[in-house]
Amino acid sequence: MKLVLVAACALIDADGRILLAQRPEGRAMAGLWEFPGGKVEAGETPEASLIRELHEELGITVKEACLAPLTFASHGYADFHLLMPLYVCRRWDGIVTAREHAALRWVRPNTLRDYPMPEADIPLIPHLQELLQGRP
Ligand SMILES: Nc1nc2c([nH]c(=O)n2[C@H]2C[C@H](O)[C@@H](COP(=O)(O)OP(=O)(O)OP(=O)(O)O)O2)c(=O)[nH]1
Repeated sequence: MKLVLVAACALIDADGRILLAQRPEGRAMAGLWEFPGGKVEAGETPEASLIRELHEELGITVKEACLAPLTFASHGYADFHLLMPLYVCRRWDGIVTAREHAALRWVRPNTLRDYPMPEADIPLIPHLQELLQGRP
């Protein structure tokens, strides 16, 4: 089984809402709501990968010191096993813009379950709710 390393980030705004991004048509898992991020390339650290992806996908600049690890997903899909560290980030420069996603949405932690997500992401939800609301 191929192991795929993906770094992902929950951006948190001043109101404690989380940024979800909708995967575009024509890609695997199209239409599902994900955390911005992507595959870690050879020779790249997860943090450098995330900083690159957040710039490419959202047009924002993030400092490594502003990326805090929260938890990770480890999930077996049919054709690969995903290992995905999830970082949180509350500070960035620039305006969040959908450069590669179909849509972006700032979502309250208690409504995260209303957005269809990749299977691997479901166990991450209570960690974000606990972080932001003090309960899962
Ligand atoms: N960015 C991100 N990817 C996720 C999440 N949950 C989840 O299962 N994934 C999966 C979807 C993809 O298989 C992989 C991320 O790959 P990617 O977005 O860089 O690349 P992709 O599959 O669209 O495109 P490709 O490079 O395979 O052509 O991780 C998530 O919350 N965020």
